[in-house]
Amino acid sequence: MNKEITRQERADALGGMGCKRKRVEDARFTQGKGNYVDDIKLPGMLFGDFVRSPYAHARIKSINTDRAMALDGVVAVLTADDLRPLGLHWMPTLAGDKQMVLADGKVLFQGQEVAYVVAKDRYIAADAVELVDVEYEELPVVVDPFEALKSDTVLREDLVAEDGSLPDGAHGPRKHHNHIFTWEVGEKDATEQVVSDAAVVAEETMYYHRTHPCPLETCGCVASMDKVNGKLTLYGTFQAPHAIRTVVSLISGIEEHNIRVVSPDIGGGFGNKVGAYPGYVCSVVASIVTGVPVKWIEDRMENLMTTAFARDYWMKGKIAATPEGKITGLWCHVTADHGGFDACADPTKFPAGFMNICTGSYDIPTAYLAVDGVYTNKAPGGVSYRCSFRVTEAVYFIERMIEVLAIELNMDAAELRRINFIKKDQFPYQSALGWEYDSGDYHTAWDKALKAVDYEGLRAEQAQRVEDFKAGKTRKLMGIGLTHFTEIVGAGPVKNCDILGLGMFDSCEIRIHPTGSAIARLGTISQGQGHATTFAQILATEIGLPADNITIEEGDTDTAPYGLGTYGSRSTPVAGAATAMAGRKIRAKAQMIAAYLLEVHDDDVEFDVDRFVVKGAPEKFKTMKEIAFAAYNQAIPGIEPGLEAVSYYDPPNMTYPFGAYICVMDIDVDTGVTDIRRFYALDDCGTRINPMIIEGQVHGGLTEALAVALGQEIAYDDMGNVKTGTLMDFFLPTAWEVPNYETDHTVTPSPHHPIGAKGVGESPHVGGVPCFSNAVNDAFRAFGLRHTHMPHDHWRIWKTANELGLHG
Ligand code: PCD
Ligand SMILES: [Cu+]
Repeated sequence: MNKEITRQERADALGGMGCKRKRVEDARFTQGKGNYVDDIKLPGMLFGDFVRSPYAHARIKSINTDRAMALDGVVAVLTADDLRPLGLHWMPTLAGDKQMVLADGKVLFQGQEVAYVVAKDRYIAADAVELVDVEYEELPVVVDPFEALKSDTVLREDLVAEDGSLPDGAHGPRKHHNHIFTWEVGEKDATEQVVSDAAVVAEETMYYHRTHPCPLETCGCVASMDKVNGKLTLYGTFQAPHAIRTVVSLISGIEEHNIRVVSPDIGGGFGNKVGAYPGYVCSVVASIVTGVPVKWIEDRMENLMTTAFARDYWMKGKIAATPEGKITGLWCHVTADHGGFDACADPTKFPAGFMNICTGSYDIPTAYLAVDGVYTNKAPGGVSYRCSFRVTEAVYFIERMIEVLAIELNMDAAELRRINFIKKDQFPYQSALGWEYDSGDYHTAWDKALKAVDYEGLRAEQAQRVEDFKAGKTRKLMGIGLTHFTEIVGAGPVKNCDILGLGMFDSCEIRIHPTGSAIARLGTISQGQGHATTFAQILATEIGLPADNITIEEGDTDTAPYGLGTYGSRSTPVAGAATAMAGRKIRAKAQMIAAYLLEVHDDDVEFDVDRFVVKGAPEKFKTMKEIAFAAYNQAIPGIEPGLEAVSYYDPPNMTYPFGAYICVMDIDVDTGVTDIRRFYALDDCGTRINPMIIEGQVHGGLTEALAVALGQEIAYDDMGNVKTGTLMDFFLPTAWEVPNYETDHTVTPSPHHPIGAKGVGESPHVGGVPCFSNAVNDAFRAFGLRHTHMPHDHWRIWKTANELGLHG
């Protein structure tokens, strides 16, 4: 008996969009067969290691490499003096600043690269590092950005002219020798007027502390210069391999076609691996000098102390409203601590990233934002941690401001949000700070979330708890954390987003093989997100071949089409769109071939899951598999054989994912210990490609949010020493601290994205941090607390309780 295969069964067989396809990359990861940069071993390979500054600010009096060079197995020791003739002692940063590759006369942060030792193995290299004699003269250290703007101490002597004047920086005039830029958006006068006329104004200053994504795998590379062919191959932990190739070409003078950059498997990136580090440049130089491959791999302390940090934003806000709670204006000033060099990776026109999304999910008619970037004696970076573009800071800011306003108005914070949300029919919505939100349905998501947790019931329980506490019946308080976030991802339209002049489009190239399988290559690079799984799903649906028969390849610049890489949750919005578009080009040609084979007009066939059928005659069809074979044989006369397509996609707009999060937390007033009883997360990322991967992304992002909100921090002492440079001091949550997350969703497709998908990887972090923080602050609202700074570790919570007089 021949049971007829239904349309649904044919669709299921493809494993296309919307199905919980198991991650294809996990077969190798779970068997220890991943290929990470440290797994790359080339014949004759040498190892590099850095001499790093113990001081945060010091003049270099001298460097003596004699003892190190005398050690058996040491091949070379590079200093700035060796790089100077090549013009490589400084390198450009992605933010338009420049950064020392090796200390040139002085050091600006603890752990800064001073000399690069090359040896036969990494142990000899490490021993030799100890034998390099550096004479330092300590200079006054500036770790506070507000102090920096007043201090006589000049951090960046290279940015002060001979006559003492201050040349403009990459983003305009500078006010002080330690000032980097001022960035202003919105209407200053109008906003200040609204604030001064308002019936109610809430004001708060909040510090979003410095933190670090601390990926499992640290940064590293292997540089291999083939002198005979003049070809440089650079393997490394790069989130943007093509951009790295272009930057290496521009600074080294090696022709771009002679450089091959390869990102192998990456053990987590989280923005930490977007920028260019001195280790890359030194390894390339060392390979050119020695003629053999050179490997450099950071250790954990180097990674935590010197590579791209996140946040370090002081945000001062004023929010104005009517007595009924309708928000009329938002004012924000940020003092942004960038460390010794401005090494952010924001699009050129956005020196503070997309901080101007800080009006959040709310219809705020008037707003103004100003950001001052400042140099201090801390490590450079500022690009990373589940939002390379400062959206996390923006959302934290507005979601805390809303809570503070709710206190000022003596109003319920959920209700305050509801009456200010942008309404469904207002999309596309033009925000006061310049963005066009593509789509959203905030009320639906919010109501669903409140209902799911029985919000009213929780508030009643909380009120009872306060009573009980006051009556001495309990020592535990209960906090309800609320957040409704709007993300902005998918940088981005080339018209307003570029990095170093490279437009932020992305790409996909597809080749269909004769037997109906395929390879697709993209300009992005997975660091654990599962692109090999999800991009094949997009294609399965678009071209009607099984996802299992489609290989996804990323990260090799010799084969992948040019793209700007993976960060800022841009892969789905940009490369995902390119993938769908390239798929549609394949389908268009397949349609012609099908019509030719079926001897009908092109318009008389239509696509049906995995085949083209003759309209009105479903028994007459050609499957995509058949068409693929025909493309290499009986292709239409006069038309090229083969079935390939490429798409370079320049998105018309960003995508605006959003979500509603609720956290229920119990806090022990006497110990400051937090216990997360419930965490509900509703995410709307438009069309969902792989619900299982989305859920994994949400779990990971929330856990990283928990870390940051409740303890994780890169802290400095007054001398500029990093106090949290090891995992003994740097909080990484374990299964012990992590609650059982409840995930949920609504689907509001992006109207301009070919498949309606928005990014999701960053969202849980962006929305999670304020949600945890709001829960802590909310627990003490009944006792008069307005705001406390993160991270809310047990000690700080205990202190808050103590200051509020709750310890009797
Ligand atoms: N609708 C939708 C969306 C999405 N998806 C999925 O999900 C994922 C993600 O996505 P997205 O959102 O687009 O993103 P991407 O671009 O891919 O990625 C990026 C992100 O991602 C995240 N996640 C993750 N995971 C892992 N595992 N690892 C890692 O490293 C990481 N990182 C992080 C970060 S931080 Mo930055 O860089 O800071 O900016 S940004 C970021 C992928 O797979 C995709 O496909 C789906 O499915 N659907
Ligand atoms: Cu972002």
